[in-house]
Amino acid sequence: MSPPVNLSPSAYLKDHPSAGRGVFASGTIPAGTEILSVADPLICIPDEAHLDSCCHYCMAEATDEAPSVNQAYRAPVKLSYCLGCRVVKYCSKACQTTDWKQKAHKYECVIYKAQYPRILPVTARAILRMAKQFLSETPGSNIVGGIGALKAHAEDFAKIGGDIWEMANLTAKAAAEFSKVSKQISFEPEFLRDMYCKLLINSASVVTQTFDPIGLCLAYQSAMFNHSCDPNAVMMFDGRQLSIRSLKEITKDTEITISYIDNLASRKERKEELKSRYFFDCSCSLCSSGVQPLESLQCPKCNVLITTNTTTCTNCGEIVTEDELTPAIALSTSITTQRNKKNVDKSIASTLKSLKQLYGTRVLPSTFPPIPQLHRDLATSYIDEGNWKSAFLHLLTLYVKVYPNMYATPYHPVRVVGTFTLAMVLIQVAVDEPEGFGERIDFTKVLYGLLTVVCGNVEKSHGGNSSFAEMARRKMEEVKIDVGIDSNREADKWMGKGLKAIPGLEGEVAKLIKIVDEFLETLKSD
Ligand SMILES: C[S@@+](CC[C@H](N)C(=O)[O-])C[C@H]1O[C@@H](n2cnc3c(N)ncnc32)[C@H](O)[C@@H]1O
Repeated sequence: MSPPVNLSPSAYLKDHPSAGRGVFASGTIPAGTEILSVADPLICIPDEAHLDSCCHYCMAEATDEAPSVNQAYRAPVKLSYCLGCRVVKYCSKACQTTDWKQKAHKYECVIYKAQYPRILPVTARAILRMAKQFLSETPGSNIVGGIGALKAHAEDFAKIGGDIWEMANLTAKAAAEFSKVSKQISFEPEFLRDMYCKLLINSASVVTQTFDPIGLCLAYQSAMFNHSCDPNAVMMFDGRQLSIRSLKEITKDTEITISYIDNLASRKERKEELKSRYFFDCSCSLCSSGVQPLESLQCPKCNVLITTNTTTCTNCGEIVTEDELTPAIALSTSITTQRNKKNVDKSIASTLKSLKQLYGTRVLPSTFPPIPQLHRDLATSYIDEGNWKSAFLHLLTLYVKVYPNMYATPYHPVRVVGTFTLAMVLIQVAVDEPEGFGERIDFTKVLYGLLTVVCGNVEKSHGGNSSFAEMARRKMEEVKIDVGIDSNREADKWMGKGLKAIPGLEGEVAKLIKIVDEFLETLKSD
């Protein structure tokens, strides 16, 4: 048994009874606080799709490339190519110099140049970086110790074989070949394959503050956190700055967990993914519980949710029969399996068709997997198309029906970002095509209410100094002027209290719920 090691003032690392090592709370950690902050992760680089639009060191997005809805109000960012390879870009001389000297760009530049116009996949670029840093450091340094101690599960990958193992071998072999171009150091494929396995087990997607994936990160400090499907903490990024934040109060000596996977999936899917990607059988509190909030049914008569361990509605006594249930569950499984396949049709038309089929069963509510994912995918596609009304309806459904059941705390970062996106899309609806909703809701009041919810929760969700908090506060200031509220005290009184608590908004809330109910009825009956 190795002795506990301090990871941050709030957390320590020690051997876990069934999961290697784990991270535990040093004292009581209040909800919504930063547990760990890593300013300079070992690897933090843009993926192929974002090499052109993100700084290769600080991950700042070029202003004109930023997605339209969430990224307003950022200081302008202009990127320039590295003149050596013309593959990576930087927002400043300082970022370029740091990446060149402290990270491995000095080494990889010539490799990227030799491959140009072919761009190496992010995993190949990452393992070359890891390997270079591992071998350049003196034995006993934090980097060598940190990378050396990462779990690789190499034998497990070899045992399951298949596509992943083939890709590990191919990527390692190709990267070893590419590394020969460098006069500094070249690597053996087996060594790089081990780095590849460590990367698969321990890396995370770098996401923007609004959870758009832009790259790949590996920090040996955050790689120590084990998984739970009902985590008490979450990993966040602000540029290349990684943090782990608490989602609830965590008492002293309790394990701190994050989720490795998409929590909108069913228990079966979650378990399968964790087993095949991370080689463990999840026995977290949610997987061990008979009740799965996301797999509740819906009473076909009165629409009330029926929890997983019963098929009788507690509200009206209606019984969901096997004849209704079995085909509905089979449909949800088949749509999920279909959508997880490579190169599948994820167009708006096919996603909408799946959604209507699922709602058409009349026993599956908005929370039942994969319905939340379908709403999310449709909202994203409609935003990309500038179809604001449709995007608004799908985001509103998530806001009203899914988030409160999924994320118990109002300051869960996904819920706060979802609320902000809803507010931003509402602005577009009001500007572009107000007829339709315009007769039904007071845009400014609802917008003000949504932003009050965001600003009141952002301190806990993202941290008061985060770029997301700054963006939300600026938008709030604008809207306060539009609504005619110039006293900070008046606005601040309602911060974080929820729409219903704000006088004059109860009526608007009822209208929003009605809009969602009517929208779902149209999806069910189509
Ligand atoms: C990113 S590492 C986490 C740190 C790891 N426990 C260690 O000792 O380095 C991921 C690996 O930890 C283990 N692990 C993570 N969460 C687990 C859990 N809930 N139950 C069992 N093993 C888990 C699995 O072996 C998984 O592949």
